[in-house]
Amino acid sequence: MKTIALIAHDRKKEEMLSLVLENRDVLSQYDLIATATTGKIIKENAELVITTYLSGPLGGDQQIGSRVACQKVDMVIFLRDPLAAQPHEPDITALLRLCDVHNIPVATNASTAKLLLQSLRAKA
Ligand SMILES: O=C(CO)COP(=O)(O)O
Repeated sequence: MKTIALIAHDRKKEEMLSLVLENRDVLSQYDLIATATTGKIIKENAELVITTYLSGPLGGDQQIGSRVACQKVDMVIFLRDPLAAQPHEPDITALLRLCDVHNIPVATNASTAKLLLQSLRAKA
């Protein structure tokens, strides 16, 4: 089963939840992984099975990055907050860099995420 990583900064969590609810049917066909808080919100509100890692600021982005480096992640949806400084910015940059190194589709905003999810729907 292919794996999709879901990550959202605090001011993007509502947007992530809407995206997940709108695409619940597609997402339920994948192994889902997430950083801690994003995953908790999705589990509680969308009732999807999701493996959670540490919270982003505590190393969760790096944990997911290591999964990307091991070719264990097939898509990353990372709704970043471009208007707020993050204490763990280097970890965020590293995760996105690894997606590029390994040519993994990565969406950093909801519009791109919708296009990627549409492409999965078309394949199914
Ligand atoms: O900070 C994050 C990504 O950089 C997300 O972490 P949480 O899902 O735990 O809020």
